[in-house]
Amino acid sequence: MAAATNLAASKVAVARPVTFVTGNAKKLEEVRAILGQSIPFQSLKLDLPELQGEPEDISKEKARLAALEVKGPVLVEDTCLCFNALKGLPGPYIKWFLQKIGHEGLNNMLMAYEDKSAYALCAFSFALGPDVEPITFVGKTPGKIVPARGPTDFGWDPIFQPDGFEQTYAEMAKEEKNKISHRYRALAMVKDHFSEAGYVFDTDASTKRKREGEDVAKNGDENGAH
Ligand SMILES: O=c1[nH]cnc2c1ncn2[C@@H]1O[C@H](COP(=O)(O)OP(=O)(O)O)[C@@H](O)[C@H]1O
Ligand SMILES: [Mg+2]
Repeated sequence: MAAATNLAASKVAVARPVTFVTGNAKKLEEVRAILGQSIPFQSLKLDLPELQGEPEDISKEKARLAALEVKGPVLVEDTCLCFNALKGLPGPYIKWFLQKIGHEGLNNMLMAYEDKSAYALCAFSFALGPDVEPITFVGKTPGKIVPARGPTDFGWDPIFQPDGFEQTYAEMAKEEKNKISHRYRALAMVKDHFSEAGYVFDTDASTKRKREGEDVAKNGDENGAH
């Protein structure tokens, strides 16, 4: 199925709004805040299986699976927390490390090393449809691993202190985090790509919503992601 047709040199008509596929409500909240109305998207709550390997490849493969599922344009992301002393690990496996050993265990892993530096990495992949090769955008924010400080409602936020700040991600105001985060940096590239490609979301649904003065992105959780 062709999800897009070339209209003119720099215009690509996209048959439906982009579906952001994630099983993580906190990610969705940030993506929504960062994208605002720049890219019309809806969300779909689906936990996609993950390949093992490099972050870009994991993210690309997630996009392929998502596009097959959605049969249309999809956006997915995969997040890594990488310790420099451990040559980038836990990296894409941070979810399982966090689940099993928690904030304290992650700090303990670095006890053997003086170097507590780390970076947060977000790899977004966008695919126009199931037959189109996904494109990947990687954003990174450098920082260091510290004993947990701040609210514990989102992953490893309490133990990551970005460079140039005295606060952990968890202690920062959401708007502050969203100005410097790995996710923000990757999404800035996604936005650039969308404006350069000149995608035109030429759908009945989006036209109808625009007419009604609604925000497609804001109303994107009708597929069950909260
Ligand atoms: O910006 C963030 N701050 C803190 N924790 C995050 C952030 N983004 C993702 N995480 C956490 O890091 C891990 C990343 O794993 P992955 O990207 O596969 O998440 P998902 O499967 O929940 O979508 C998860 O435990 C997630 O909750
Ligand atoms: Mg992952």
